[in-house]
Amino acid sequence: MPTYRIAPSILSADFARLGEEVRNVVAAGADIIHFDVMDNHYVPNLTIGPLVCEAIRPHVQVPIDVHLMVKPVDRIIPDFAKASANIITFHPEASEHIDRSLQLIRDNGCRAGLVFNPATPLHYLDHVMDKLDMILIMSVNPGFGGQSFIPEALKKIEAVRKRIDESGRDIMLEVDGGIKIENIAAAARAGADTFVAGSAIFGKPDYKAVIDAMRAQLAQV
Ligand SMILES: O=C(CO)[C@@H](O)[C@H](O)COP(=O)(O)O
Ligand SMILES: [Fe+2]
Repeated sequence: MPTYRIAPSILSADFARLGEEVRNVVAAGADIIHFDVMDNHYVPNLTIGPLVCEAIRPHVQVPIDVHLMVKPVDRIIPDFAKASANIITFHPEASEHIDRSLQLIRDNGCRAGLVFNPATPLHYLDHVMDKLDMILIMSVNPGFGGQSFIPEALKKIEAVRKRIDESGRDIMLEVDGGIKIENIAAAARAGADTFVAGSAIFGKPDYKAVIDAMRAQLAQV
């Protein structure tokens, strides 16, 4: 069985109690904290920045996975590295020089990844596979939590899984958007190994019950 990781998105957490929320979700079994950064320019919403990443860091030992939905991307990368992010991903359309942005993330001591919107072609993977630690497939259009999973994303996950296996490299394949107990197994069967879930976890009273139920689904894949 592959190593499966569950990455709750704090976008759906109670921001007034964020420290407690991240502690609780890690105690409930989260492997990664997914941190959505939106700039009201690349996406039509505005969220949180490096100060908040730095503020939650002492509360959790697990990796913080920063999903940048900002344009341009390079200026903010060193700030997130200083704020103790572990993984930083960005959308290729938001960078003028994709290879440079990936290298900048790694030079700042973080793991680097590219994010693909539902309609973004996979050719952006050409020539940069050796600089990737994560590939993130969006199963909703970026900008908001609580949207419905777009089934077409499964084909894309399958295609990326093939490319990762052919590369022989250890690259995490993350899926983000509308992941729930009911569809997590389908995403895993398509080849995903890391599952972002915001509203499915933070919207529920018992985080451990949801994460356990997700793991039970994954155990049957
Ligand atoms: O990046 C994004 C949205 O742009 C996500 O990380 C969402 O925050 C996931 O939320 P759910 O779809 O799981 O509610
Ligand atoms: Fe995200």
